[in-house]
Amino acid sequence: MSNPGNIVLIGMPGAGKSTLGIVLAKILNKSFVDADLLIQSQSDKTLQKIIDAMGPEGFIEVENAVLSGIEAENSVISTGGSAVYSDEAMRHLAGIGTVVYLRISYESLVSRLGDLQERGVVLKSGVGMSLRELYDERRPLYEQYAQITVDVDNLSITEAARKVAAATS
Ligand SMILES: Nc1ncnc2c1ncn2[C@@H]1O[C@H](COP(=O)(O)OP(=O)(O)OP(=O)(O)O)[C@@H](O)[C@H]1O
Ligand SMILES: O=C(O)C1=C[C@@H](O)[C@@H](O)[C@H](O)C1
Ligand SMILES: [Mg+2]
Repeated sequence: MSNPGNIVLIGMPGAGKSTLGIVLAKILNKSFVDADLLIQSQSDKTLQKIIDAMGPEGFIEVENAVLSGIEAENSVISTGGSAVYSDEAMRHLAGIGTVVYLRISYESLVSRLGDLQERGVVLKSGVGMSLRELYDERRPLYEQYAQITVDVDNLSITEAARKVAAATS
């Protein structure tokens, strides 16, 4: 496949990858793939059940395997916030599409995310990890893998989707 025409969304949990992704797919006439739903269907378990059963490192292994196996074309692919812990998966996704980092501020992360424990976020340093530590640990990883960064702070979902569409067209 020379140019599969995919757009791969990465960013913090709550950045809007899933909600914005489907709007973006409509704007750009692409299909939509939510990697979290692929993980669930291929494991036949909810994300939270996988994290509870296998721990953060086990979940990352499952996520790596599922993301590394994605074969999509002309699609918007919304990843989970933890995708950037898997270098193999990110290199695969960069090979089949343009990786776009949806950047939100720490303040937006706090207001979007609510309860860390309830949302099933992968806390590599343990359940005592603070949101600030999570933000600081992940930000350099999103920056490392991003081909395009779009600041979506203080934008509605539709405004943010239009901004991503403009940045990738
Ligand atoms: N631009 C926005 N403005 C206001 N609320 C938003 C915006 N984008 C997303 N949200 C809200 O934030 C919450 C999380 O959004 P969403 O599930 O799309 O995040 P995500 O990036 O897919 O996170 P995850 O990494 O956990 O999959 C949802 O309740 C959604 O409605
Ligand atoms: O940011 C995270 O750690 C996660 C985000 C979700 O999308 C899921 O991929 C999973 O619950 C982990
Ligand atoms: Mg999502």
